[in-house]
Amino acid sequence: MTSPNQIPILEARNVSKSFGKFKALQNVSTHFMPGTLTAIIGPNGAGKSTFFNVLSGAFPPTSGQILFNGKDITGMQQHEFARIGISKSFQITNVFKQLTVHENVRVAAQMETARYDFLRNAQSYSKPIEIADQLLRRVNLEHLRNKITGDLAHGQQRALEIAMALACDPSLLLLDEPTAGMSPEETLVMMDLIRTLASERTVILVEHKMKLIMNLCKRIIVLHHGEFLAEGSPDEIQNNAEVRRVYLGQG
Ligand SMILES: Nc1ncnc2c1ncn2[C@@H]1O[C@H](COP(=O)(O)OP(=O)(O)OP(=O)(O)O)[C@@H](O)[C@H]1O
Repeated sequence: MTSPNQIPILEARNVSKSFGKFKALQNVSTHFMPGTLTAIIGPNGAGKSTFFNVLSGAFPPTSGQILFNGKDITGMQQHEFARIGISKSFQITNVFKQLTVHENVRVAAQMETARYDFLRNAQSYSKPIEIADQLLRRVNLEHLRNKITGDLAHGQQRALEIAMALACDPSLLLLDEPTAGMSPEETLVMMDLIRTLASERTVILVEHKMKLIMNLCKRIIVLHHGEFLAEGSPDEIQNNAEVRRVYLGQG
């Protein structure tokens, strides 16, 4: 629940991003309140991934600002995003397919604990193991702990990536198409996981699957041609004539 004097956990102010002469994002302003689950949608080429990358620190905007808990973080390095509490599903791009599931999460946890444990004692070595166990429980993969990562089903690999993104215990988690390429069964499992994660932290996701978004999120932001088009509840978005025209091809 948000209170009137709460500040947004994340805010985009007049964010633009150009690739050469092409403007992929133009003056997008929006904000995300703590503890909310928001989806960013839009037709192909709307600028969703670009916006996601700017919000998650993969690259800076060409102009405009990103504020985290009211602090300007525009241009901050990607690794600093994890340190301040922003993580995305592909934070660690290399899932080591030949390692076990537990080893992969342990590597992610080790990178986090190494950030803080300057004195290498016995505890600093056992900590990542415990954290990895907790994270695997979190994403319901503990039964696959010793399995080789490359042998996991697609949905399980995506859950593993999320476990790795959680290693820094982020207050803001960004997920880029978390159910891409998943079977309907895997999608349901992932939806449950996202719901659980969203009850503990702020989650922003980019998704193509409308039905999933309508069932999962209370707030939706629509981009079109790199511009902010609309925001609202699933009902408001479904009934927004402009959104129906550009996105759903109706109205
Ligand atoms: N690195 C880049 N260099 C040049 N153009 C780019 C680059 N990245 C994205 N674009 C262009 O910016 C526009 C927005 O792309 P973006 O991937 O953000 O859209 P999207 O809404 O995520 O699309 P999709 O739903 O198809 O994934 C597209 O026209 C794309 O071709």
